[in-house]
Amino acid sequence: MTSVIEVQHLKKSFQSENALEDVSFTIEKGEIFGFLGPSGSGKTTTIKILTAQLEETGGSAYVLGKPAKEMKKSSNRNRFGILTDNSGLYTRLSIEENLLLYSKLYSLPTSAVKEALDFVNLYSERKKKVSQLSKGMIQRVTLARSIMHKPELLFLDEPTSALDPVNTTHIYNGLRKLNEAGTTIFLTTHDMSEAESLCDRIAFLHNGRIKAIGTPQELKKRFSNDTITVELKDGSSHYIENRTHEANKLYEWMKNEQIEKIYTNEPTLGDIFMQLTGSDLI
Ligand SMILES: Nc1ncnc2c1ncn2[C@@H]1O[C@H](COP(=O)(O)OP(=O)(O)OP(=O)(O)O)[C@@H](O)[C@H]1O
Repeated sequence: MTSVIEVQHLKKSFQSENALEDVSFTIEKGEIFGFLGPSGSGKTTTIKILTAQLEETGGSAYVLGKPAKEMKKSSNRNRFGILTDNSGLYTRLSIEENLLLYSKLYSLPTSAVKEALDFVNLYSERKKKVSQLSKGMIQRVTLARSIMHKPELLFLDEPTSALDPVNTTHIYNGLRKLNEAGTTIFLTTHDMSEAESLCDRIAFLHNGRIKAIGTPQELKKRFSNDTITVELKDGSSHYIENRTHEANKLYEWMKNEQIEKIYTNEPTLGDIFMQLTGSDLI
């Protein structure tokens, strides 16, 4: 596999505040990698360093095989896409006019505008002026712009934070297709269901440090307490630990056909974050 992002002992301080204390991770080509952490944990700061909007105070960050600060160069700019809070859209122009301007900047065919509008479910509203759009619509226009040139690497900072469930699902499907076509995706979120439904691997970020990295399944297994819940036909529910006398109890219930349902007590990503940090994700 080829690393698309390599971050080693990254640090970033703002005056007296350390936004990133010590962050290391690697993202391979073709992955959807999620940075999951509460507000203020350092997610946006990491994206800003990786896209050359900020410079690190210590450690190193490589993107597409080059030091992250080189992502400023125009030769690298068209290799990645970025969605952040700061839309940078022309508010007096329509959605379509904004995207057309962008397509010219990147020498893309006009068909790319239609494709991008479909991606974010905004084709029928393309004539609306940006000044008249809701927060969620602006987020979708910015997303359309970030994927228009089919970048090798896509940075998404809280991509669905302002979206309703229908558009969220639409965008998830689009992102999966884009990823299948080869785009590596780095996304930040504090939404654990988003991380679980989209990401191949997740890093938990807390106070500028990575607390754990793995696939959602690996993390759940690593932090599982190996217990199961058994629901019996009489309506009672039993929490069973991995011990011999508990196994005997289970055997008896099975023999007497008393069992309605058995399931493992898997922790949610939120439970794991709580175990690791003592605090909630939000
Ligand atoms: N330009 C800046 N000047 C001073 N402090 C900053 C600056 N940018 C970020 N910080 C601080 O760095 C820390 C991390 O901020 P960051 O925006 O990276 O967090 P985040 O995880 O993206 O949060 P959110 O989910 O709220 O966007 C915060 O304590 C924030 O106040």
